[in-house]
Amino acid sequence: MESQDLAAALRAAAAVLAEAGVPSPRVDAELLAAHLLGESVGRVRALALAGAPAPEGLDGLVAERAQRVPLQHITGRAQFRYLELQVGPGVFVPRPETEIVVQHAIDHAHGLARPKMADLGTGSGAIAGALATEVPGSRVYAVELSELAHAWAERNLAPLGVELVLGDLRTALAEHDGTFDVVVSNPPYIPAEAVPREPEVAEHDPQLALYGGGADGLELPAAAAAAAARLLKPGGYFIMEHAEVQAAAVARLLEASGRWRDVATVLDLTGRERATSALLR
Ligand SMILES: C[S@@+](CC[C@H](N)C(=O)[O-])C[C@H]1O[C@@H](n2cnc3c(N)ncnc32)[C@H](O)[C@@H]1O
Repeated sequence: MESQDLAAALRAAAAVLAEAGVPSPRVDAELLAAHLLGESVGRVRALALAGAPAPEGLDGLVAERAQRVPLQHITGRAQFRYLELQVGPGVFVPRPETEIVVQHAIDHAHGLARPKMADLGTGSGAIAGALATEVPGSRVYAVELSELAHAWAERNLAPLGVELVLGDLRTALAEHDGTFDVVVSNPPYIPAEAVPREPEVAEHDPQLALYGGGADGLELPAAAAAAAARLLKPGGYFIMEHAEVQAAAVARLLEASGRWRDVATVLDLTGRERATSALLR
């Protein structure tokens, strides 16, 4: 592939990736070339039109992606809102739907002076990093149980002034109980029997990040809600991501605890019920 020009190399790469079942083969080929060239995808398209040569090493990265290694593990980078996060084996790759969850937390926090905010199960640090950079004056705490994920979060969050804790969200930050304005969580929530279809998820996202526990996957979400009720001030705001099919169960869980008011299902950009918010009584 190195001897080809970029346009031909991209066509060949897209064909290899399509054959391997990669959902967006052309874009992934362009992103891999962009990674090697240190350019934007827009610039890669312009270079291809101008007859530029293919970058060395593209065929190797395409072969890796054809094995369904996540694109973000190959490039070592994931985009999340305004952040570029370092990611790789051992950490959950942040997803676009979580950006919407974060937007709701940011909207809520903007009316508050120096809001104190927590991210339970921070993974790469995506949510905590976005809160720290987008909410002026915020004081942000992040909790992660996995040592591997914690190491990635440390790299991403250290420059942003986030207080990162290695620990279990069930008990972490106990010395801060009753002091937070906002708690956000994207906990593991996949039911034990529901093995994800995409190899990128099933084989590369850590099990600890995926499976929520129990037949309905709601053990960790319930634990995150209980932790939020412990950490928040009265009137504090909680928002948690979950699967679409879990929306009614999560709302019931919060209502039944008697700790929450204004329980509301939150829609993603395609209208799916992908999060729930509430205020602590
Ligand atoms: C679905 S991932 C979300 C990661 C990140 N917040 C994001 O949105 O990209 C869930 C994260 O929770 C962590 N986790 C699982 N159980 C936990 C627990 N008991 N306490 C703290 N973190 C936990 C996992 O290791 C994983 O990093």
